[in-house]
Amino acid sequence: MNGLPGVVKTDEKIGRYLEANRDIKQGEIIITEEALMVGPSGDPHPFKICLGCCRVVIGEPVYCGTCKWPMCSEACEKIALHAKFECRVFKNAGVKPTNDPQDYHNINILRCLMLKEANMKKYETLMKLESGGGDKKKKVVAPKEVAEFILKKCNQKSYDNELLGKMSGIVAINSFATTDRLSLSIAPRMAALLFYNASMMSHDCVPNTSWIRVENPDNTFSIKVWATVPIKSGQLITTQYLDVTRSQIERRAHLQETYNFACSCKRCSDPTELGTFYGAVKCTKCPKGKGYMLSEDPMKASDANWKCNACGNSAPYRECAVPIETNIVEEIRAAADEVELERILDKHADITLHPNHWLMMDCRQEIVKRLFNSIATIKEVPRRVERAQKMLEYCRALHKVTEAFYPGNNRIKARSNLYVQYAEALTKGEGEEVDKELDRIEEVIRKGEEMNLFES
Ligand SMILES: C[S@@+](CC[C@H](N)C(=O)[O-])C[C@H]1O[C@@H](n2cnc3c(N)ncnc32)[C@H](O)[C@@H]1O
Repeated sequence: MNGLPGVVKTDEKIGRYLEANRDIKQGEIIITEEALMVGPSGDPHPFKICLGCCRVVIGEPVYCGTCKWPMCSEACEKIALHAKFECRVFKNAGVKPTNDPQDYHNINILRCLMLKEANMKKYETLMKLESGGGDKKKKVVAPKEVAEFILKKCNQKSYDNELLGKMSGIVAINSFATTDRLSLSIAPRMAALLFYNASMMSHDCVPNTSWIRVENPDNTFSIKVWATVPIKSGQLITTQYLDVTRSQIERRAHLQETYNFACSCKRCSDPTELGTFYGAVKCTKCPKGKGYMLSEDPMKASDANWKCNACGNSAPYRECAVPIETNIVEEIRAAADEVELERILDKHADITLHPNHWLMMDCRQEIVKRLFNSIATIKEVPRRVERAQKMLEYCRALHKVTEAFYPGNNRIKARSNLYVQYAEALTKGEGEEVDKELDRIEEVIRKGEEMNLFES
């Protein structure tokens, strides 16, 4: 990797990975490269997705003059990634538009296959990417829906099943998905991007880099990867393949299912998840009610036995944690408003679950989101200040955990940082200075969302 502070090495377990070949400073850009391919991510959604810019189509769509699929505008219809790829195939085969996310995912795979005609060099690089995940000998079979869409619906019979399988695997394992959270001001972009160098980064549940997608003036996309913490020469350069604020059991199951490996990072190997107690459940047998049940073997996931860190009481995870977690998930789901969510928090934090338990964090996250959207409309100043103080308390609790899992200058932490500032400004009551500060923060949030800075 010319000019980059890393080298690609190979390990029997991980396959290829990126290792720092010199000390890297915090904030230093590690990778900048143009995408090999960009396509709709195919994530579940109830919207129409523009095949030009991959954004959700807001309002009445414009239908492509050639293939009749919905787009945001006539300009999007002309974007090469659509016009020179699926558009002509759809026209020739008469493929009708659908809203099915699976079809959008299929389109992404079709684009990767068609890259061979459009740009042989990029196609050859793309084909060097991993397709089988952890099991290197595994031949990836094309999912039925992919084969049916490409071979039958699109009438592209020249692609054999083995190639379809390999391409499906490449897309599944290497995509950098930018399914933006619904933004304040612009339609979210639901795109999946493929890169070669960036794909060499292995996963860690506490990554040491962050990345951002950059839109170039010619409608192509690049990625910028930077070090969020100092990285020593010889250390792995890592990213996160999923949202690492998910629970340990959920993360490890998803990594196994989608990427075919059992995560054994420092955080996953530690029952306390680096001292955060992110999955800890209060022990019901502990005489003083002080102890927490923790996994005796995180590698066994939901099959493990859990043990109290104070009294030594032990029980299978399925008995000591699953029932209480399932109930709370239901309670959160049924909560009508932020007041009910606060009640759930008061009922469970430090009573049935550790205050840092991921479900308590989910609850706080939801309250903060709702407060952020409504707090400025509270006219009565003392009430607004009281709500802002609460928001600040929740933000700080969230921020502490986000700092543990996304350390340093990670993009994902930018939003939580701004929420803290927003709440802090509101606790100061009213006045011109407060208004100015709020306008400034709202503007930063809006700009950040437009630039995808706050995407998670
Ligand atoms: C995006 S690719 C990374 C590059 C890949 N290792 C290669 O040889 O092309 C993702 C795959 O790398 C491997 N991998 C990444 N992080 C890993 C980790 N922390 N432990 C084990 N395997 C890992 C898994 O096989 C995973 O499916």
